[in-house]
Amino acid sequence: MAGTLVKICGISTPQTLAAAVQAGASHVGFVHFPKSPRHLSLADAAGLRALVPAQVKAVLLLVNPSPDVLADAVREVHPDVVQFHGSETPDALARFRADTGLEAWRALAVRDAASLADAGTFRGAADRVLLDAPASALPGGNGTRFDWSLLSGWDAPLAWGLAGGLTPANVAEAIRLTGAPLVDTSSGLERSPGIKDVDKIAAFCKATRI
Ligand SMILES: O=C(O)c1ccccc1NCC(=O)[C@H](O)[C@H](O)COP(=O)(O)O
Repeated sequence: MAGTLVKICGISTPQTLAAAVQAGASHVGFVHFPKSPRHLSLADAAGLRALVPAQVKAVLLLVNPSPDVLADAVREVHPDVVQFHGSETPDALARFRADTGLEAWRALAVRDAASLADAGTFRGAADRVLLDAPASALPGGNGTRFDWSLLSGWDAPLAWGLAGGLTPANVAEAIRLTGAPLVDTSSGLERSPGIKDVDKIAAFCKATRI
């Protein structure tokens, strides 16, 4: 669909960041979660963030951060968006937005139709919900997809994005089937754990332009 926003998550090098920008990504994501193969220290995330041009939004991904980690992360990295990928509450997100003026996104694991009802609890608290496959080895970035047909007829209560197992080969179908206004991908564009492939980044962004 024309104008689909594209987030490339788990960027870890200047080269892959440049590839995402060149390919037209609207958002690039940096993961600060030590158990992830895509983990960046705050200093490394800040270094990459400094290379993000103004037309692209920098998303910092955190999982149930303590107040200290959250404050340090915002101060050091200066993200445009913080993506909360744990069990953070609507109240916590609303407080974060009020305190920082930054966008707050919340990942939601979609298991069944009932999972989608949770999205409504973030209306007015989050700027966007990211519908993702349920956690397995990691809270996200597992390369697995959920049943997209669950979104058929779904009346989204706030801005949203589709994540989980998206690749250059399936993203066009995903957009057609779900009408997602934003697609987010990570492991499907890697050539080895934690390292993205510049050709796959380009192919993914191209495939979203349907
Ligand atoms: O990517 C990670 O390593 C990660 C670790 C902990 C929490 C979330 C994580 N990623 C979240 C993302 O935004 C991913 O892009 C999203 O889950 C989709 O991942 P994938 O299925 O690999 O495309």
